[in-house]
Amino acid sequence: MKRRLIVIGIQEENLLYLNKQLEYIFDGMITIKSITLKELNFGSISSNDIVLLSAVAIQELVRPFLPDSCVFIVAKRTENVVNMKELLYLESGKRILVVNDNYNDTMQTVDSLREILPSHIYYPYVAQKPTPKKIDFVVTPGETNLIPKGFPHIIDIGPRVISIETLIKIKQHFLLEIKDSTLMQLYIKTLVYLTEKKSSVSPVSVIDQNQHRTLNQIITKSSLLKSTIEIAYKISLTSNAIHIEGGIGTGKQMLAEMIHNESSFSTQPFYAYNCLDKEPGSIEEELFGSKDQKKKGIINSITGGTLYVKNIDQLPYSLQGNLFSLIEMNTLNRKTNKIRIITSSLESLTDLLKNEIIRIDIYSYISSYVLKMPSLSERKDDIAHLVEAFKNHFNRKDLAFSNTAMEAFYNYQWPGNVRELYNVISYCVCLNNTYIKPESLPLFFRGNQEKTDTATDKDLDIKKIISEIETHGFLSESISLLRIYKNGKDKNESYGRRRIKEFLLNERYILTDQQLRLRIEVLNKLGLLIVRKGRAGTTISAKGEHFLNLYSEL
Ligand SMILES: Nc1ncnc2c1ncn2[C@@H]1O[C@H](COP(=O)(O)OP(=O)(O)OP(=O)(O)O)[C@@H](O)[C@H]1O
Repeated sequence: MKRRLIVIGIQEENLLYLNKQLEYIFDGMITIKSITLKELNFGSISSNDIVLLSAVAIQELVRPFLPDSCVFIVAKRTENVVNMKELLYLESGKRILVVNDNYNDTMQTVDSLREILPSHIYYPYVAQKPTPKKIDFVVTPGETNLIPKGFPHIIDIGPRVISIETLIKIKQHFLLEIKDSTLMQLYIKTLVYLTEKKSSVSPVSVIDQNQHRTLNQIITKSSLLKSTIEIAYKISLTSNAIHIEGGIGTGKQMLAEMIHNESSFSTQPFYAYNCLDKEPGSIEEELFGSKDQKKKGIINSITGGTLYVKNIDQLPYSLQGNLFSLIEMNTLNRKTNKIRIITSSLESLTDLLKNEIIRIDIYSYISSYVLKMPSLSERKDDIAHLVEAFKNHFNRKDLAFSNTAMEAFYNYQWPGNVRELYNVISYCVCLNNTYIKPESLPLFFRGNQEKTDTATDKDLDIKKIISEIETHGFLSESISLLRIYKNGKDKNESYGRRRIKEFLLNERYILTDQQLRLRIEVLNKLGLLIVRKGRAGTTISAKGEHFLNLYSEL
């Protein structure tokens, strides 16, 4: 078997970012495969693979899955200097508070900042400890939502990248004939590439790590989810197109993979394509091929299996016709049908139709086979079971949660659903602690707890907030924006910027991306929106909801 580089990390988003960097640098030279700790199983890694761990903290957790002779490297991570332009231009001697999601990572960020820009004074932010006085700036690698209130000057330097030393190690292990100077050039290019918004690696991912996962492995006691599983069993045996709806991290892709594994398509690959955050032109090329036919597109390249098209609401209206033709052709030619289409969306299919986001023809084909993944807050009884399952997976049965920590879990809304719960448990596993109290829970989790949020906002000064928004001249748009996010939160849905712009357009507000970003930034600074990167998306804060209520009473 060809030697592969297996990248292992805790969080999917982080892993995706590292994968982008590695794919860009070692394009075609190495086969790279990324696996989250959770997806790791005995047999995922073969003895001639080289394993790259995203952090030293996971070393012990990964060790049991490594074959004896397997080589592993712990990635050294560093800040992306391209994102540090703003810091570079500061006069020296600034007092800078560094905020990251846990103590170790905060200290690492402080260390690399001291190395790269030694002319400033850096202070790590440690929750529960007093913050140093007279802070000029707060710097964070992508964790803006953790920044304590009251700091106006925030510099987000984005996620950390793999250092050049680690890349050289990888090169040596794979005996690549590439000069260190060329590698250095590529490294610098990727730093720029990673800061470009539209950079994307392979548009489609072929999933093979979950071949073993079947529907009976879903952990649940919830009657809602059980009935979804029951229907999934039945339709997995057919070759019909299926639609899965549910909030972020509820397990839609997991369900799609399981359906694939149960079906007659399971001897062929499972392909996943995400329509999110892509330009219509690139979706067309990636899915259906280019007009000059130089690029074939996924649909014309694959010969069989399941194609999971994620976030179908982001598929432009015009292209839905092409997908519809494929579904229709499949449905009419049952006998020759080799590809099953599974689509997904965060919002309900009926809402998508109502809001004219999807076409009636495609709706009529997929609406007969809709599966709903309930949010974690709709099945809170499952929290304890999932916590146990994740502990077992990490081989950490010794880890105990205090009653108050469990209570905090039950009180929390889990906007990121099971994925977020998994991230919280994996964070706890990495602590050198066997007894977890609320104080040990990640800052991120505590920072978003509804209770804390409402408590601090009792004396909300609505007039002050209104006048601050008015200084920018977009009060009425901001109110609409907050209402859209409130609506999404109520329905447990998260919206990308494109959807937000469409909603605003319905209310006759035409905004450019830049204008929308500015409004979101201002509402975030005022604590009315919680801006989170990636799929967790932006959401309204409890303070924002409180503000809306008071505003409507004016
Ligand atoms: N019931 C469950 N038991 C165990 N793991 C689960 C369960 N539900 C979800 N997960 C895990 O949670 C993570 C998120 O699931 P998945 O990626 O399938 O969600 P999704 O709904 O497709 O998310 P998104 O729309 O944000 O891409 C995965 O690691 C998945 O394995």
